[in-house]
Amino acid sequence: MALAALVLVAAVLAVTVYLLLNKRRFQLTAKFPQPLLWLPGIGGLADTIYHYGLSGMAWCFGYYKRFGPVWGMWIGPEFFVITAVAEDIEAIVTSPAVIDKGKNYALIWPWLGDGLLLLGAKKWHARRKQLTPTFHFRILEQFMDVFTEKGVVLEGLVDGLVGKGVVDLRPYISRHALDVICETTMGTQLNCQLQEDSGFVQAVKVACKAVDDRHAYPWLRNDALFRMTRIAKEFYGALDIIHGVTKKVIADRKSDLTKEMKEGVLDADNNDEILGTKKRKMFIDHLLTMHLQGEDLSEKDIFDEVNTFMFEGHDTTMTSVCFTLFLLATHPEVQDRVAEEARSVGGTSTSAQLGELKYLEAVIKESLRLYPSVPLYSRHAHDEFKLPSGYTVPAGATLLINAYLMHHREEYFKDPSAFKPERFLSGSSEESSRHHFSYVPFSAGYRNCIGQRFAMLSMKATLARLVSKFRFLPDSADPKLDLDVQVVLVSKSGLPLVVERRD
Ligand code: HEM
Repeated sequence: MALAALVLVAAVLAVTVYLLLNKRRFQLTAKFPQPLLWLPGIGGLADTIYHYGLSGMAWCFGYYKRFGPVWGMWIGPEFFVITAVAEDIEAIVTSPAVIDKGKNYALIWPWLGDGLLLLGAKKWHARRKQLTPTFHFRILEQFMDVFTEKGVVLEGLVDGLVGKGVVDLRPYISRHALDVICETTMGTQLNCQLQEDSGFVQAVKVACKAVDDRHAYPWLRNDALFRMTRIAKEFYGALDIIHGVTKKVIADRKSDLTKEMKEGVLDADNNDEILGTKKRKMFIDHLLTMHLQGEDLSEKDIFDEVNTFMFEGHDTTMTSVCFTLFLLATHPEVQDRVAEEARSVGGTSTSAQLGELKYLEAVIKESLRLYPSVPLYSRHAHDEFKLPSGYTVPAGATLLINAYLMHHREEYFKDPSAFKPERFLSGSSEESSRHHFSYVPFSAGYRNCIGQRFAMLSMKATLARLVSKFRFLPDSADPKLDLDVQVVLVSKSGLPLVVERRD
């Protein structure tokens, strides 16, 4: 009895000290509209459980209706501030004080390590400066042949689907995206499109699914609990395969480049070319050249960057191409205009031709507005942070940028649920009057997407090729998308479409 009383007193004391030490934090969190106000852990959890019942991004609109465009939420011991206000987003992404990513990104650390996406502020600035030139237009130009080669394979596979009725095109688009990113990042032909059951394709699928599961089920976020599950076993097994490929490619390319350097074939002063050999230089070659020339970029850094490019550059483009095809299938007049424009530029094999596809670019941008591949992304607030919307974010909170909700707000986009590519044509009144930070599918400011130009080129090449050769039709008279976040935004039912040949 006495022991129980002692434990009780100790517990009350501990809670009191905790509350006193965190008084300011709790006062600030309480000011946010939020589910079940100020019950750390419990408030958010109860609501999260309720909202798991709401499919896709519907929960966003549910909260928006209740709280407006900014709200708070406890998930376990972590306080999240979620905002869909352009001024807030501008303040966050342009602030040197909130460069670090939210703690939730740790779930992908075993896969990506200290690559650019996850790198903390201390190292990020220097690494970003180092990597930016590898996305220079002149370098991307060299990838055009890869886009063409992989596009030809995809075209052949899609041609085989003509006359087959409703087919799910997503696996084809996904393996194509994987082929493109493997070759442009590692210079390796894994031929995922032709070998759909390859160990690598399966490993990427398993690893992505495990990351999704950890996001979806909060108890799996705990490392100790996760490691006890079957999912963890499969996840680490899949990582062994993916990392094994990366390691081998790095070792092979390093040995080739070292030889070329010794033989004087690799020109150290002009490292955009491998002289004499006319070899295409992929991302990995640029990174290894920096390494071999003594820059501060270790083999482990290259390993992490290659894994990061592969991860960031695959599902993001895949899902965006899928949503765009869905929108084109459901808007045949837009699809015909895209086909006409693609035919009028005479091909898709040069970046100059792709540059002329202004309407297609507007279509992709509008598709990324309605269905941003990365609908939410986060930052860690080490210190208190004042938002222009009037709230003060407490130190230690996670800031969630809600690009999806912002892109659907009437305040920024007239008739927001309508698919209107004209919004993004230069000179349109909406384009010129919109708040600069109200459209952020690639994020903005410091940690914006380093691969956005690459992504745009690659998506344009794929879509222009497909739409100029085929006509895509919806699977029913009233096609619907059932959205889900599986690391990236996806449609749960894939991309069921009917394919016809265009004459
Ligand atoms: C439609 C395609 C894509 C979309 C919508 C997209 C979107 C984004 C977004 C929203 C971020 C910021 C994430 C955050 O703050 O946590 C980001 C970062 C990043 N993206 Fe992309 N991305 C795409 C394609 C690519 C491609 C093709 C690559 C590489 C080849 C790539 C590489 C990266 C990297 C390395 C970062 C981290 C940048 C940094 O922190 O400095 N992305 N991307």
